[in-house]
Amino acid sequence: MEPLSNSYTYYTVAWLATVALLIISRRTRRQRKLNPPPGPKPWPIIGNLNLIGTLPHRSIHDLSQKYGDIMQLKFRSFNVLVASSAEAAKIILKTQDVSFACRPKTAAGKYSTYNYSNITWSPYGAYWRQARKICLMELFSAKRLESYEYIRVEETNSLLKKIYSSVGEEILLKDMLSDVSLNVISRMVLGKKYLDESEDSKVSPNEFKKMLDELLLLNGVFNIGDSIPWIDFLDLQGYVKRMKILGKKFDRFLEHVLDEHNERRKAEGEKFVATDMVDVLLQLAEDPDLDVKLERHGVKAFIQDMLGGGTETSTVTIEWAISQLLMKPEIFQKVTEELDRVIGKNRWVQEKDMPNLPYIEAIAKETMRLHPVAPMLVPGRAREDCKVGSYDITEGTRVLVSVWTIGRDPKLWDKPEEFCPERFIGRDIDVEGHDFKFLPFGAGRRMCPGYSLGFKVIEATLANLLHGFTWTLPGKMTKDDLNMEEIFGLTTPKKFPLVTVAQPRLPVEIYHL
Ligand code: HEM
Repeated sequence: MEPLSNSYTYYTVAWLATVALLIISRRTRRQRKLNPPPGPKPWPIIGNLNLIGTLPHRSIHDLSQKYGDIMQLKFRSFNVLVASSAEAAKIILKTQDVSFACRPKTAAGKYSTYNYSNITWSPYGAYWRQARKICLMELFSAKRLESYEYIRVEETNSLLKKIYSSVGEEILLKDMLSDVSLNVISRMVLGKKYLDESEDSKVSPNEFKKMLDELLLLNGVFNIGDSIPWIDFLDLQGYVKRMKILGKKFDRFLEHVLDEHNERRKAEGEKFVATDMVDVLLQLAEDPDLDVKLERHGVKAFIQDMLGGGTETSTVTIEWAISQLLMKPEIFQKVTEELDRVIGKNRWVQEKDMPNLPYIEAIAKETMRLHPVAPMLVPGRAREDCKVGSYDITEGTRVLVSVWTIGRDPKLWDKPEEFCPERFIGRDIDVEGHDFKFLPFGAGRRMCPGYSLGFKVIEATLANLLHGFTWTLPGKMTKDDLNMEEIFGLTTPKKFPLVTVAQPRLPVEIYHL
Protein backbone atom coordinates (compact mmCIF):
# COMPACT_ATOMS: atom_id res chain seq x y z
CA MET A 1 0.00 0.00 0.00
CA GLU A 2 2.81 2.38 0.96
CA PRO A 3 4.46 2.67 -2.53
CA LEU A 4 1.06 3.14 -4.18
CA SER A 5 0.17 6.07 -1.84
CA ASN A 6 3.61 7.61 -2.48
CA SER A 7 3.28 7.36 -6.22
CA TYR A 8 -0.27 8.78 -5.97
CA THR A 9 1.05 11.83 -4.08
CA TYR A 10 3.91 12.14 -6.55
CA TYR A 11 1.59 12.16 -9.56
CA THR A 12 -0.83 14.61 -7.94
CA VAL A 13 1.99 17.06 -7.12
CA ALA A 14 3.48 16.70 -10.60
CA TRP A 15 0.09 17.29 -12.19
CA LEU A 16 -0.61 20.39 -10.07
CA ALA A 17 2.87 21.77 -10.81
CA THR A 18 2.33 21.27 -14.55
CA VAL A 19 -1.06 23.04 -14.45
CA ALA A 20 0.45 25.93 -12.43
CA LEU A 21 3.34 26.24 -14.89
CA LEU A 22 0.93 26.25 -17.80
CA ILE A 23 -1.18 29.00 -16.21
CA ILE A 24 1.90 31.10 -15.36
CA SER A 25 3.43 30.67 -18.80
CA ARG A 26 0.12 31.50 -20.51
CA ARG A 27 -0.28 34.61 -18.34
CA THR A 28 3.31 35.72 -19.00
CA ARG A 29 2.86 35.05 -22.71
CA ARG A 30 -0.32 37.15 -22.61
CA GLN A 31 1.42 39.92 -20.67
CA ARG A 32 4.41 39.79 -22.98
CA LYS A 33 2.11 40.18 -25.93
CA LEU A 34 0.25 43.20 -24.49
CA ASN A 35 1.06 46.50 -26.09
CA PRO A 36 0.28 49.19 -23.48
CA PRO A 37 0.30 52.88 -24.45
CA PRO A 38 3.62 54.66 -23.93
CA GLY A 39 4.34 56.25 -20.57
CA PRO A 40 7.03 56.83 -17.96
CA LYS A 41 8.53 53.80 -16.23
CA PRO A 42 6.74 53.27 -12.92
CA TRP A 43 8.53 52.92 -9.57
CA PRO A 44 7.62 50.01 -7.31
CA ILE A 45 4.64 50.77 -4.99
CA ILE A 46 4.13 54.44 -5.97
CA GLY A 47 4.14 53.95 -9.74
CA ASN A 48 4.41 57.39 -11.41
CA LEU A 49 3.00 59.40 -8.53
CA ASN A 50 6.39 61.03 -8.02
CA LEU A 51 5.75 62.86 -11.32
CA ILE A 52 2.42 64.36 -10.23
CA GLY A 53 2.58 67.74 -8.50
CA THR A 54 0.00 69.85 -6.65
CA LEU A 55 -1.64 70.74 -9.98
CA PRO A 56 -2.13 67.24 -11.44
CA HIS A 57 -3.66 68.51 -14.70
CA ARG A 58 -0.51 70.52 -15.43
CA SER A 59 1.83 67.61 -14.54
CA ILE A 60 -0.23 65.32 -16.77
CA HIS A 61 -0.19 67.92 -19.54
CA ASP A 62 3.64 68.08 -19.38
CA LEU A 63 3.88 64.28 -19.49
CA SER A 64 1.55 64.11 -22.49
CA GLN A 65 3.87 66.46 -24.39
CA LYS A 66 6.58 63.83 -23.95
CA TYR A 67 4.66 60.55 -24.29
CA GLY A 68 1.88 61.49 -26.69
CA ASP A 69 -1.86 61.97 -26.81
CA ILE A 70 -2.58 58.42 -25.65
CA MET A 71 -0.36 57.57 -22.71
CA GLN A 72 -0.50 55.29 -19.73
CA LEU A 73 0.59 56.13 -16.20
CA LYS A 74 0.58 53.99 -13.10
CA PHE A 75 -0.83 55.43 -9.87
CA ARG A 76 0.19 52.96 -7.20
CA SER A 77 -1.74 49.75 -8.00
CA PHE A 78 -3.73 50.82 -11.06
CA ASN A 79 -3.11 51.96 -14.62
CA VAL A 80 -4.30 55.37 -15.76
CA LEU A 81 -5.00 55.97 -19.44
CA VAL A 82 -4.79 59.64 -20.44
CA ALA A 83 -6.31 60.98 -23.67
CA SER A 84 -4.90 64.41 -24.57
CA SER A 85 -6.02 65.23 -28.12
CA ALA A 86 -9.39 65.77 -29.79
CA GLU A 87 -8.98 62.46 -31.70
CA ALA A 88 -8.09 60.51 -28.55
CA ALA A 89 -11.01 62.12 -26.65
CA LYS A 90 -13.35 61.07 -29.46
CA ILE A 91 -12.23 57.45 -29.12
CA ILE A 92 -12.82 57.44 -25.35
CA LEU A 93 -16.03 59.47 -25.26
CA LYS A 94 -17.70 58.44 -28.52
CA THR A 95 -16.30 55.61 -30.63
CA GLN A 96 -15.62 53.30 -27.67
CA ASP A 97 -17.50 55.06 -24.88
CA VAL A 98 -19.34 51.90 -23.78
CA SER A 99 -16.00 50.42 -22.75
CA PHE A 100 -15.14 53.46 -20.59
CA ALA A 101 -18.53 54.58 -19.26
CA CYS A 102 -17.96 53.22 -15.75
CA ARG A 103 -16.58 55.16 -12.77
CA PRO A 104 -13.87 53.95 -10.41
CA LYS A 105 -14.94 52.83 -6.94
CA THR A 106 -13.86 55.44 -4.43
CA ALA A 107 -14.35 55.88 -0.70
CA ALA A 108 -16.11 59.20 -1.48
CA GLY A 109 -18.69 57.39 -3.63
CA LYS A 110 -19.19 54.79 -0.93
CA TYR A 111 -19.36 56.89 2.24
CA SER A 112 -20.50 60.34 1.17
CA THR A 113 -22.98 59.56 -1.63
CA TYR A 114 -25.05 56.63 -0.36
CA ASN A 115 -22.89 53.76 -1.56
CA TYR A 116 -22.62 54.91 -5.20
CA SER A 117 -26.36 55.66 -5.43
CA ASN A 118 -25.84 59.13 -6.91
CA ILE A 119 -25.44 59.75 -10.64
CA THR A 120 -21.78 60.78 -10.66
CA TRP A 121 -20.32 57.69 -8.98
CA SER A 122 -22.91 55.05 -9.88
CA PRO A 123 -21.50 52.27 -12.05
CA TYR A 124 -22.59 51.95 -15.67
CA GLY A 125 -25.78 49.87 -15.78
CA ALA A 126 -29.58 49.93 -15.50
CA TYR A 127 -29.68 52.14 -12.37
CA TRP A 128 -27.41 54.80 -13.88
CA ARG A 129 -29.23 54.66 -17.24
CA GLN A 130 -32.52 55.29 -15.48
CA ALA A 131 -30.97 58.17 -13.52
CA ARG A 132 -29.88 59.80 -16.77
CA LYS A 133 -33.35 59.31 -18.21
CA ILE A 134 -34.84 61.04 -15.16
CA CYS A 135 -32.42 63.96 -15.70
CA LEU A 136 -33.31 64.25 -19.38
CA MET A 137 -37.08 63.81 -19.15
CA GLU A 138 -37.83 65.31 -15.75
CA LEU A 139 -35.18 67.33 -13.93
CA PHE A 140 -33.47 69.19 -16.78
CA SER A 141 -36.14 69.15 -19.47
CA ALA A 142 -36.46 72.48 -21.33
CA LYS A 143 -39.94 72.93 -19.82
CA ARG A 144 -38.76 72.35 -16.25
CA LEU A 145 -35.79 74.70 -16.64
CA GLU A 146 -38.05 77.37 -18.12
CA SER A 147 -40.45 77.01 -15.21
CA TYR A 148 -37.60 77.93 -12.85
CA GLU A 149 -36.49 80.99 -14.80
CA TYR A 150 -38.23 83.31 -12.30
CA ILE A 151 -35.97 81.89 -9.55
CA ARG A 152 -32.84 82.64 -11.57
CA VAL A 153 -34.11 86.16 -12.29
CA GLU A 154 -34.96 86.89 -8.63
CA GLU A 155 -31.62 85.64 -7.36
CA THR A 156 -29.63 87.49 -10.05
CA ASN A 157 -31.54 90.65 -9.17
CA SER A 158 -30.58 90.32 -5.53
CA LEU A 159 -26.93 89.89 -6.60
CA LEU A 160 -27.11 93.04 -8.74
CA LYS A 161 -28.69 94.96 -5.84
CA LYS A 162 -25.97 93.76 -3.48
CA ILE A 163 -23.24 94.84 -5.87
CA TYR A 164 -24.95 98.21 -6.36
CA SER A 165 -24.95 98.75 -2.61
CA SER A 166 -21.16 98.12 -2.58
CA VAL A 167 -20.17 100.31 -5.54
CA GLY A 168 -16.75 101.87 -5.14
CA GLU A 169 -15.84 99.34 -2.44
CA GLU A 170 -13.64 96.26 -2.70
CA ILE A 171 -15.81 93.23 -3.49
CA LEU A 172 -14.92 89.57 -3.02
CA LEU A 173 -16.90 88.54 -6.10
CA LYS A 174 -16.69 84.81 -5.45
CA ASP A 175 -18.58 85.00 -2.15
CA MET A 176 -21.43 86.96 -3.72
CA LEU A 177 -21.61 84.64 -6.72
CA SER A 178 -21.55 81.50 -4.65
CA ASP A 179 -24.47 82.70 -2.47
CA VAL A 180 -26.50 83.31 -5.64
CA SER A 181 -25.80 79.95 -7.23
CA LEU A 182 -26.46 78.13 -3.97
CA ASN A 183 -29.78 79.97 -3.59
CA VAL A 184 -30.75 79.25 -7.20
CA ILE A 185 -29.98 75.56 -6.96
CA SER A 186 -31.51 75.06 -3.52
CA ARG A 187 -34.74 76.81 -4.55
CA MET A 188 -34.96 74.70 -7.71
CA VAL A 189 -34.07 71.43 -6.00
CA LEU A 190 -35.27 71.79 -2.41
CA GLY A 191 -37.98 74.41 -2.85
CA LYS A 192 -36.40 77.00 -0.57
CA LYS A 193 -33.11 78.65 0.18
CA TYR A 194 -31.10 77.41 3.07
CA LEU A 195 -28.89 80.50 3.22
CA ASP A 196 -31.74 82.55 4.57
CA GLU A 197 -31.57 82.97 8.37
CA SER A 198 -35.32 83.49 8.56
CA GLU A 199 -36.16 80.09 7.07
CA ASP A 200 -37.07 77.33 9.47
CA SER A 201 -34.58 74.56 8.80
CA LYS A 202 -32.53 71.87 10.46
CA VAL A 203 -29.17 73.44 9.50
CA SER A 204 -27.82 76.94 9.89
CA PRO A 205 -26.78 78.74 6.66
CA ASN A 206 -23.14 78.43 7.73
CA GLU A 207 -23.44 74.72 8.41
CA PHE A 208 -25.19 74.16 5.06
CA LYS A 209 -22.40 75.95 3.19
CA LYS A 210 -19.75 74.05 5.13
CA MET A 211 -21.41 70.72 4.32
CA LEU A 212 -21.42 71.50 0.59
CA ASP A 213 -17.79 72.67 0.65
CA GLU A 214 -16.82 69.47 2.45
CA LEU A 215 -18.80 67.36 -0.09
CA LEU A 216 -16.95 68.98 -3.00
CA LEU A 217 -13.58 68.72 -1.26
CA LEU A 218 -13.95 65.06 -0.25
CA ASN A 219 -15.18 64.08 -3.72
CA GLY A 220 -12.09 65.67 -5.27
CA VAL A 221 -9.33 64.54 -2.87
CA PHE A 222 -6.75 61.89 -3.63
CA ASN A 223 -7.51 59.26 -0.97
CA ILE A 224 -4.58 56.84 -0.63
CA GLY A 225 -6.83 53.91 0.35
CA ASP A 226 -8.57 54.11 -3.06
CA SER A 227 -5.37 53.08 -4.81
CA ILE A 228 -3.83 50.74 -2.20
CA PRO A 229 -6.88 48.80 -1.02
CA TRP A 230 -4.96 46.72 1.53
CA ILE A 231 -4.11 49.82 3.62
CA ASP A 232 -7.58 51.33 3.19
CA PHE A 233 -8.54 50.41 6.77
CA LEU A 234 -5.73 52.62 8.14
CA ASP A 235 -7.35 55.78 6.68
CA LEU A 236 -3.94 57.46 6.75
CA GLN A 237 -5.22 60.92 5.72
CA GLY A 238 -8.36 60.81 7.86
CA TYR A 239 -10.56 61.41 4.79
CA VAL A 240 -12.72 58.31 5.26
CA LYS A 241 -13.57 59.39 8.81
CA ARG A 242 -14.60 62.81 7.48
CA MET A 243 -16.66 61.21 4.70
CA LYS A 244 -18.55 59.09 7.23
CA ILE A 245 -19.26 62.13 9.43
CA LEU A 246 -20.39 64.14 6.40
CA GLY A 247 -22.56 61.26 5.16
CA LYS A 248 -24.41 61.23 8.52
CA LYS A 249 -24.85 65.02 8.57
CA PHE A 250 -26.23 65.06 5.04
CA ASP A 251 -28.54 62.19 5.86
CA ARG A 252 -30.04 64.02 8.85
CA PHE A 253 -30.59 67.10 6.70
CA LEU A 254 -32.01 65.24 3.70
CA GLU A 255 -34.33 63.12 5.87
CA HIS A 256 -35.77 66.38 7.17
CA VAL A 257 -36.15 67.73 3.60
CA LEU A 258 -37.94 64.56 2.44
CA ASP A 259 -40.24 64.52 5.46
CA GLU A 260 -41.22 68.15 4.89
CA HIS A 261 -42.00 67.44 1.24
CA ASN A 262 -44.00 64.32 2.04
CA GLU A 263 -46.04 66.22 4.65
CA ARG A 264 -46.96 68.92 2.12
CA ARG A 265 -47.93 66.26 -0.39
CA LYS A 266 -50.15 64.52 2.14
CA ALA A 267 -51.74 67.77 3.29
CA GLU A 268 -52.54 68.93 -0.25
CA GLY A 269 -53.90 65.55 -1.34
CA GLU A 270 -55.48 65.67 -4.81
CA LYS A 271 -54.49 69.31 -5.29
CA PHE A 272 -50.78 68.58 -4.93
CA VAL A 273 -48.54 69.78 -7.77
CA ALA A 274 -44.80 69.07 -7.83
CA THR A 275 -43.00 72.39 -7.57
CA ASP A 276 -39.37 71.45 -7.01
CA MET A 277 -37.02 68.61 -7.96
CA VAL A 278 -37.47 66.81 -4.60
CA ASP A 279 -41.23 66.65 -5.28
CA VAL A 280 -40.52 65.19 -8.73
CA LEU A 281 -38.10 62.59 -7.35
CA LEU A 282 -40.48 61.56 -4.54
CA GLN A 283 -43.25 61.03 -7.09
CA LEU A 284 -40.92 58.92 -9.21
CA ALA A 285 -39.97 56.89 -6.13
CA GLU A 286 -43.60 55.75 -5.99
CA ASP A 287 -43.86 54.98 -9.69
CA PRO A 288 -44.39 51.20 -10.11
CA ASP A 289 -43.48 51.43 -13.81
CA LEU A 290 -39.86 52.45 -13.30
CA ASP A 291 -37.41 49.84 -14.61
CA VAL A 292 -35.38 50.01 -11.41
CA LYS A 293 -37.07 51.09 -8.20
CA LEU A 294 -35.92 54.49 -7.01
CA GLU A 295 -35.41 54.03 -3.27
CA ARG A 296 -35.42 56.74 -0.61
CA HIS A 297 -31.61 56.68 -0.38
CA GLY A 298 -31.47 57.10 -4.19
CA VAL A 299 -33.63 60.23 -3.95
CA LYS A 300 -31.29 61.62 -1.29
CA ALA A 301 -28.20 60.79 -3.37
CA PHE A 302 -29.65 62.52 -6.48
CA ILE A 303 -30.41 65.63 -4.42
CA GLN A 304 -26.79 65.67 -3.25
CA ASP A 305 -25.64 65.43 -6.87
CA MET A 306 -27.73 68.44 -7.90
CA LEU A 307 -26.54 70.53 -4.96
CA GLY A 308 -22.90 69.54 -5.52
CA GLY A 309 -22.92 69.85 -9.32
CA GLY A 310 -24.86 73.07 -9.51
CA THR A 311 -23.16 75.46 -7.11
CA GLU A 312 -19.39 75.93 -7.38
CA THR A 313 -19.20 75.20 -11.12
CA SER A 314 -20.81 78.41 -12.38
CA THR A 315 -19.28 80.59 -9.64
CA VAL A 316 -15.76 79.46 -10.52
CA THR A 317 -16.31 80.09 -14.25
CA ILE A 318 -17.74 83.59 -13.80
CA GLU A 319 -14.89 84.56 -11.46
CA TRP A 320 -12.36 83.41 -14.10
CA ALA A 321 -14.21 85.34 -16.82
CA ILE A 322 -14.14 88.66 -14.94
CA SER A 323 -10.47 88.06 -14.04
CA GLN A 324 -9.59 87.46 -17.69
CA LEU A 325 -11.41 90.65 -18.74
CA LEU A 326 -9.50 92.63 -16.12
CA MET A 327 -6.31 91.30 -17.72
CA LYS A 328 -7.54 92.48 -21.15
CA PRO A 329 -9.67 95.60 -20.53
CA GLU A 330 -10.19 96.29 -24.25
CA ILE A 331 -12.71 93.41 -24.21
CA PHE A 332 -14.94 95.40 -21.80
CA GLN A 333 -15.35 98.01 -24.51
CA LYS A 334 -16.37 95.47 -27.15
CA VAL A 335 -18.82 93.69 -24.88
CA THR A 336 -20.50 96.87 -23.63
CA GLU A 337 -20.85 98.03 -27.22
CA GLU A 338 -22.78 94.80 -27.93
CA LEU A 339 -24.89 95.15 -24.75
CA ASP A 340 -25.77 98.81 -25.41
CA ARG A 341 -26.69 98.04 -29.01
CA VAL A 342 -28.82 94.94 -28.29
CA ILE A 343 -30.25 95.65 -24.82
CA GLY A 344 -29.99 99.43 -24.47
CA LYS A 345 -29.46 101.20 -21.17
CA ASN A 346 -32.94 100.94 -19.75
CA ARG A 347 -33.33 97.30 -18.80
CA TRP A 348 -31.45 94.23 -17.62
CA VAL A 349 -30.49 91.27 -19.83
CA GLN A 350 -32.93 88.34 -19.92
CA GLU A 351 -32.19 84.72 -20.78
CA LYS A 352 -34.12 85.07 -24.02
CA ASP A 353 -31.68 87.82 -25.14
CA MET A 354 -28.75 85.42 -25.19
CA PRO A 355 -29.01 84.35 -28.87
CA ASN A 356 -28.54 88.04 -29.75
CA LEU A 357 -25.41 88.41 -27.61
CA PRO A 358 -22.80 86.27 -29.41
CA TYR A 359 -19.87 88.12 -27.85
CA ILE A 360 -21.04 87.29 -24.30
CA GLU A 361 -21.41 83.65 -25.38
CA ALA A 362 -17.92 83.77 -26.85
CA ILE A 363 -16.49 85.15 -23.57
CA ALA A 364 -18.17 82.33 -21.61
CA LYS A 365 -16.79 79.70 -24.02
CA GLU A 366 -13.30 81.19 -24.13
CA THR A 367 -13.23 81.18 -20.31
CA MET A 368 -14.23 77.51 -20.26
CA ARG A 369 -11.61 76.67 -22.88
CA LEU A 370 -8.80 78.08 -20.74
CA HIS A 371 -10.28 77.29 -17.32
CA PRO A 372 -12.38 74.13 -17.59
CA VAL A 373 -14.03 73.40 -14.24
CA ALA A 374 -13.02 69.73 -14.53
CA PRO A 375 -9.68 69.86 -16.41
CA MET A 376 -9.56 66.07 -16.80
CA LEU A 377 -13.34 65.45 -16.59
CA VAL A 378 -14.55 62.95 -13.97
CA PRO A 379 -12.42 59.76 -14.05
CA GLY A 380 -13.81 56.84 -16.00
CA ARG A 381 -12.93 53.15 -15.68
CA ALA A 382 -12.39 50.52 -18.39
CA ARG A 383 -15.21 47.96 -18.04
CA GLU A 384 -13.32 45.28 -19.96
CA ASP A 385 -10.00 44.53 -21.65
CA CYS A 386 -10.04 46.48 -24.91
CA LYS A 387 -7.92 48.16 -27.55
CA VAL A 388 -7.44 51.86 -28.17
CA GLY A 389 -5.81 52.10 -31.58
CA SER A 390 -3.03 49.52 -31.44
CA TYR A 391 -2.73 49.75 -27.64
CA ASP A 392 -4.04 47.22 -25.15
CA ILE A 393 -6.02 48.59 -22.23
CA THR A 394 -6.76 46.28 -19.33
CA GLU A 395 -10.02 46.10 -17.41
CA GLY A 396 -10.10 48.43 -14.39
CA THR A 397 -7.76 51.01 -15.96
CA ARG A 398 -8.76 54.53 -14.89
CA VAL A 399 -9.40 56.92 -17.74
CA LEU A 400 -8.77 60.67 -17.85
CA VAL A 401 -9.53 63.00 -20.76
CA SER A 402 -7.32 66.06 -20.48
CA VAL A 403 -9.62 68.78 -21.77
CA TRP A 404 -7.11 71.24 -20.30
CA THR A 405 -4.48 70.06 -22.80
CA ILE A 406 -6.97 69.87 -25.69
CA GLY A 407 -8.03 73.47 -24.99
CA ARG A 408 -4.39 74.53 -25.36
CA ASP A 409 -3.47 72.40 -28.37
CA PRO A 410 -1.65 74.72 -30.83
CA LYS A 411 -2.80 72.46 -33.68
CA LEU A 412 -6.42 73.33 -32.82
CA TRP A 413 -6.20 76.86 -31.42
CA ASP A 414 -4.22 79.80 -32.73
CA LYS A 415 -2.11 81.40 -29.92
CA PRO A 416 -3.77 79.03 -27.43
CA GLU A 417 -2.58 80.79 -24.25
CA GLU A 418 -4.19 84.08 -25.30
CA PHE A 419 -7.68 84.95 -24.03
CA CYS A 420 -9.43 85.77 -27.29
CA PRO A 421 -13.27 85.37 -27.39
CA GLU A 422 -13.26 86.27 -31.12
CA ARG A 423 -12.02 82.76 -31.92
CA PHE A 424 -15.55 81.49 -31.18
CA ILE A 425 -17.37 84.13 -33.22
CA GLY A 426 -18.93 82.75 -36.41
CA ARG A 427 -17.73 79.23 -35.59
CA ASP A 428 -20.14 76.42 -34.92
CA ILE A 429 -18.51 75.13 -31.72
CA ASP A 430 -21.13 74.35 -29.07
CA VAL A 431 -20.79 73.22 -25.44
CA GLU A 432 -22.78 70.04 -26.04
CA GLY A 433 -19.90 67.70 -26.67
CA HIS A 434 -20.24 67.54 -30.46
CA ASP A 435 -16.83 69.03 -31.13
CA PHE A 436 -14.04 67.15 -29.41
CA LYS A 437 -11.71 70.11 -29.30
CA PHE A 438 -13.99 71.88 -26.80
CA LEU A 439 -15.42 69.74 -23.99
CA PRO A 440 -16.14 71.86 -20.90
CA PHE A 441 -19.05 69.57 -19.94
CA GLY A 442 -17.54 66.33 -21.28
CA ALA A 443 -19.25 64.33 -24.04
CA GLY A 444 -21.03 61.03 -24.62
CA ARG A 445 -22.91 58.92 -22.13
CA ARG A 446 -21.36 60.44 -19.01
CA MET A 447 -21.58 64.04 -20.19
CA CYS A 448 -22.81 66.57 -17.60
CA PRO A 449 -26.62 66.30 -17.46
CA GLY A 450 -26.84 69.86 -16.03
CA TYR A 451 -24.94 71.52 -18.89
CA SER A 452 -27.85 73.53 -20.21
CA LEU A 453 -28.72 74.93 -16.78
CA GLY A 454 -25.03 75.55 -16.00
CA PHE A 455 -24.36 77.41 -19.24
CA LYS A 456 -27.60 79.45 -18.95
CA VAL A 457 -26.62 80.63 -15.47
CA ILE A 458 -23.07 81.50 -16.55
CA GLU A 459 -24.15 83.45 -19.63
CA ALA A 460 -27.02 85.38 -18.04
CA THR A 461 -25.11 86.28 -14.85
CA LEU A 462 -22.03 87.33 -16.80
CA ALA A 463 -24.13 89.42 -19.19
CA ASN A 464 -25.81 91.30 -16.36
CA LEU A 465 -22.58 91.84 -14.41
CA LEU A 466 -21.06 93.41 -17.54
CA HIS A 467 -24.21 95.31 -18.50
CA GLY A 468 -24.77 96.83 -15.08
CA PHE A 469 -21.24 97.69 -13.98
CA THR A 470 -17.75 98.64 -15.04
CA TRP A 471 -15.12 96.55 -13.30
CA THR A 472 -11.67 97.63 -12.15
CA LEU A 473 -8.93 96.38 -9.87
CA PRO A 474 -8.75 97.98 -6.40
CA GLY A 475 -6.47 100.95 -5.61
CA LYS A 476 -3.20 101.09 -7.48
CA MET A 477 -3.30 97.42 -8.42
CA THR A 478 -2.52 96.80 -12.11
CA LYS A 479 -3.27 93.79 -14.27
CA ASP A 480 0.34 92.65 -13.77
CA ASP A 481 -0.44 92.25 -10.05
CA LEU A 482 -3.44 90.02 -10.75
CA ASN A 483 -2.60 86.45 -9.78
CA MET A 484 -4.06 83.96 -12.29
CA GLU A 485 -2.89 80.75 -10.56
CA GLU A 486 -5.40 77.98 -9.89
CA ILE A 487 -5.82 75.23 -7.31
CA PHE A 488 -6.85 71.66 -8.07
CA GLY A 489 -9.98 70.06 -6.58
CA LEU A 490 -13.36 68.91 -7.79
CA THR A 491 -13.60 72.34 -9.43
CA THR A 492 -10.50 74.34 -10.38
CA PRO A 493 -10.89 77.80 -8.84
CA LYS A 494 -8.50 80.74 -8.66
CA LYS A 495 -5.86 80.26 -5.99
CA PHE A 496 -6.42 83.81 -4.74
CA PRO A 497 -10.07 84.90 -5.00
CA LEU A 498 -10.62 87.97 -7.14
CA VAL A 499 -11.04 91.29 -5.34
CA THR A 500 -12.56 93.92 -7.62
CA VAL A 501 -14.39 97.25 -7.64
CA ALA A 502 -17.68 97.91 -9.47
CA GLN A 503 -19.16 101.20 -10.71
CA PRO A 504 -22.71 101.50 -12.09
CA ARG A 505 -23.09 102.13 -15.83
CA LEU A 506 -26.91 102.31 -16.18
CA PRO A 507 -29.40 105.00 -15.04
CA VAL A 508 -30.03 104.95 -11.24
CA GLU A 509 -33.66 103.79 -11.47
CA ILE A 510 -32.61 100.56 -13.20
CA TYR A 511 -30.96 99.43 -9.96
CA HIS A 512 -34.26 99.65 -8.02
CA LEU A 513 -34.91 95.97 -8.49
C1 HEM B 1 -20.74 75.43 -15.21
C2 HEM B 1 -21.47 74.43 -14.87
C3 HEM B 1 -21.05 72.99 -14.96
C4 HEM B 1 -19.91 72.41 -15.47
C5 HEM B 1 -18.73 73.12 -16.12
C6 HEM B 1 -20.03 70.98 -15.31
C7 HEM B 1 -19.08 70.06 -15.72
C8 HEM B 1 -19.23 68.69 -15.63
C9 HEM B 1 -18.29 67.73 -16.15
C10 HEM B 1 -17.02 68.08 -16.90
C11 HEM B 1 -18.76 66.50 -15.85
C12 HEM B 1 -18.07 65.17 -16.17
C13 HEM B 1 -18.41 64.71 -17.55
C14 HEM B 1 -17.61 63.48 -17.95
O1 HEM B 1 -17.08 62.78 -17.10
O2 HEM B 1 -17.54 63.23 -19.18
C15 HEM B 1 -20.00 66.66 -15.13
C16 HEM B 1 -20.76 65.62 -14.68
C17 HEM B 1 -21.91 65.80 -13.94
N1 HEM B 1 -22.52 67.01 -13.67
FE1 HEM B 1 -21.93 68.85 -14.26
N2 HEM B 1 -21.22 70.70 -14.70
C18 HEM B 1 -21.87 71.89 -14.48
C19 HEM B 1 -23.13 72.07 -13.94
C20 HEM B 1 -23.88 71.05 -13.42
C21 HEM B 1 -25.19 71.22 -12.84
C22 HEM B 1 -25.94 72.56 -12.78
C23 HEM B 1 -25.57 70.00 -12.39
C24 HEM B 1 -26.84 69.60 -11.69
C25 HEM B 1 -27.63 70.44 -11.07
C26 HEM B 1 -24.53 69.04 -12.73
C27 HEM B 1 -24.56 67.69 -12.43
C28 HEM B 1 -23.64 66.76 -12.91
C29 HEM B 1 -23.75 65.32 -12.69
C30 HEM B 1 -24.85 64.60 -11.91
C31 HEM B 1 -22.66 64.71 -13.35
C32 HEM B 1 -22.34 63.23 -13.42
C33 HEM B 1 -22.90 62.59 -14.69
C34 HEM B 1 -22.62 61.11 -14.82
O3 HEM B 1 -21.64 60.61 -14.27
O4 HEM B 1 -23.41 60.42 -15.50
N3 HEM B 1 -23.52 69.72 -13.35
N4 HEM B 1 -20.28 68.02 -15.02
